[in-house]
Amino acid sequence: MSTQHREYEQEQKKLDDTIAIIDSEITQLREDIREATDDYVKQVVNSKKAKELRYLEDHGREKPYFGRVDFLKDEVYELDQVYIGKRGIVRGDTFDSVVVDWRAPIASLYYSGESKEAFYRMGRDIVRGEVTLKRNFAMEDGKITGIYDGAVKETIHREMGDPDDFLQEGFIDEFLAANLNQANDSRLKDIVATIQSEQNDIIRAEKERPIVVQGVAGSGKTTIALHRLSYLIYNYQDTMLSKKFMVFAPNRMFLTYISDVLPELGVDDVQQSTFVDWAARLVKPLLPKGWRITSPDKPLQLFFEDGQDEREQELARNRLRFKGSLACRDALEQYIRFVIETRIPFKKLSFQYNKTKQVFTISGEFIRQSFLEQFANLPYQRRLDALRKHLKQEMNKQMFAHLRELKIDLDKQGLAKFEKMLEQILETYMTSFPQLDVFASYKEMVTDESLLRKLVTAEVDDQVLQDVCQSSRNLFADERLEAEDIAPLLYLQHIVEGMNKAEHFDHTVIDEAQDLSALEIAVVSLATKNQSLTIVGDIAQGIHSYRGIHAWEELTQGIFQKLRPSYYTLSQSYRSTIEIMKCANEVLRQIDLPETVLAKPVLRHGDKPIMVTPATREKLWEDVAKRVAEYRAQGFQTIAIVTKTIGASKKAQKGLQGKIEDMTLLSSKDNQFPGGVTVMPAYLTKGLQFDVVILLDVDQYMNSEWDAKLLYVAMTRPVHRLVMTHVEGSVPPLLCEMPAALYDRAE
Ligand SMILES: Nc1ncnc2c1ncn2[C@@H]1O[C@H](COP(=O)(O)OP(=O)(O)OP(=O)(O)O)[C@@H](O)[C@H]1O
Repeated sequence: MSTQHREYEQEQKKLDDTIAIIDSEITQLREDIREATDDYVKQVVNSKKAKELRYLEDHGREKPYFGRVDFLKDEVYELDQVYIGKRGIVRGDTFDSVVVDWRAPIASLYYSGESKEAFYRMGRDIVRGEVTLKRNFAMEDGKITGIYDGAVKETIHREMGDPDDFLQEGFIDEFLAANLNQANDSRLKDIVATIQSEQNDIIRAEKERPIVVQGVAGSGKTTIALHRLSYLIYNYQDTMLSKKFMVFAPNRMFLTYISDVLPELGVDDVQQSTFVDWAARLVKPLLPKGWRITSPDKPLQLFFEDGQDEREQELARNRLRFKGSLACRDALEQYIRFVIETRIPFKKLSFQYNKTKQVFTISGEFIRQSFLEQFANLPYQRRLDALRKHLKQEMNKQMFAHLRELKIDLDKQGLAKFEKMLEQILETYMTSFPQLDVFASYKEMVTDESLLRKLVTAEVDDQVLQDVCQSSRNLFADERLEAEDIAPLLYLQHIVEGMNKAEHFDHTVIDEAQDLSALEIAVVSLATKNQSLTIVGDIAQGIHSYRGIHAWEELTQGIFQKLRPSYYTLSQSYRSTIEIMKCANEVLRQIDLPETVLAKPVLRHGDKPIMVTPATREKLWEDVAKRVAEYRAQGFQTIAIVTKTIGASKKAQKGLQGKIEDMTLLSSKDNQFPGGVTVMPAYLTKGLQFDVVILLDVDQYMNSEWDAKLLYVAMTRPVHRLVMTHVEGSVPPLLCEMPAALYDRAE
């Protein structure tokens, strides 16, 4: 690395030349867009040019590219020297490509890291060859400040043991290490210069297949899902619209946190929502007047706050789990079958042609078969329409055969009369088919125990179904629904009426997918064209015992049976230091989870986490305030004080009042992440990251799977420093087996 690099002179010259080209492009673009015009086409072209100009002025000139890859093509032995940047730069006069966009097909060579047998796809073709050089640049004000020739491939892909061996063996990607060490604010940002090979596979995965990513805390799941959107829109702008992309995330605060990075990636107009906000909008037209949906936070209070009634918890757990399960989805399908079998008489259809007294009949069996087999794939209501059309055709067929036989020609008036008669007969006949109201049907299913028992497979306990019906009846008596009712209602709408295709997404990202129920994910998949979904999450961070995915097979086998999803795992963690991740992993070791979910920290060392155990609560507040002041003085910008519950957060805010200035208490109602010093419950820290995390009362996390996961989430949020605290006297159940060497005890 460094400016002493043997090719420093050539590379600096290349950079000077590139900047000169950019300067002349900037002059040209400014001239082009100076003149106002009424012509619509010119306006469109100008707005494109204005965007280009803005990029060149704001970023392109300062850092036109970050990498170079040399590719020796097989057979022709031509050497392509490709410079890669955040955006492509093309000379306006010759249309020569000066810098290649990171999303372009050839740029994949830079990321894939293969050296001898490299290739990239150009449409349907594959271009093969050898990557002879992968080079990264650090730049400042038009000067190269560092050149790093990459350890192609070995960087992260290699099976590795202790990160320190890795560092010593010299297999590190120096450029990545330098980038991670520089990270001095914890905003989410683009990582186009340092995307790793296994992340690149996900970003560039096939577009019309669901992908499921199990990635450890800090492995870049959120980041790469957003980069994938940017990649898709760049490569498929003819068939996909970024306005029709959707990102689902766990809370509104998280959404504002990710929206920072969207403009950098050129996808600022994607839709973003929590599942509940989006789905509630769709479900509202199905509800009777006056019915309300209770706050999605209610279960959070019931399960996370102290002093809750245990029977209430059990009832809610059984009910909510069931309503999010694939067993519930199957019961909804079964419900329609049940209605068809028990509530439709499939009577024969007879009518008489008065002129000839001929009686025509369509048998009940014919009607049953058409309904059950021919139109089986249609939603119930559309089946009714299709059946009606079909019966009319059949009646016409019989009638006209009869008229032909008797050589009777109907005149215009006769035809109209006949048509009217058919319509009347059909109108009456179709009344024997029940009209299904989605809401009434759902209500019937989840409140009538004996019906529900018939619809649900034997694996689900009677007790669970009893709890579902009893507690649903109580809830519905107040004309209330809960957030977990929405997915089954939308699913039922899909099988009764069909979903509105205009609402469908071109691509959907589900972040923190382990916290959605399987049925919620099934509903999202129904609303996404061609099952083009990126589903990312971490089983180790599934903190909701009453819902959520417990194993990815629930999706891969339970929802996407026809088109198997591609499944990826990411085990390298980039956010926190090696010291912090070692501690966090110890918490996970307490519970039985698959090997894939243990994180391997990457490359960056820092201070050991600190355990603070003051003698009294007052001393604890003083200690925390002192540390916050010190961290602020050291330049750390985001400091989170994290408690187990919202109740504890409120107490902490009181205790720290007057001791820490500009501190914000956050609850799930907050839409914005204010930065600075914040106090919040652990479940709200999901997906976020902070420079420093101070955990209050780590002795409150009990030895259970859910508490361990919650503590793990909180411990994996800091980029730089982790402090664990509790008042002296008790032993934190989840930390008592942690080797003392992994953390420092404060005086
Ligand atoms: N290839 C990379 N190069 C540089 N930084 C990276 C890379 N991959 C991830 N990061 C950084 O790691 C941090 C964590 O990323 P991100 O929040 O996307 O991870 P996550 O898997 O969604 O985490 P979690 O599940 O813990 O919320 C971010 O600061 C991100 O910029």
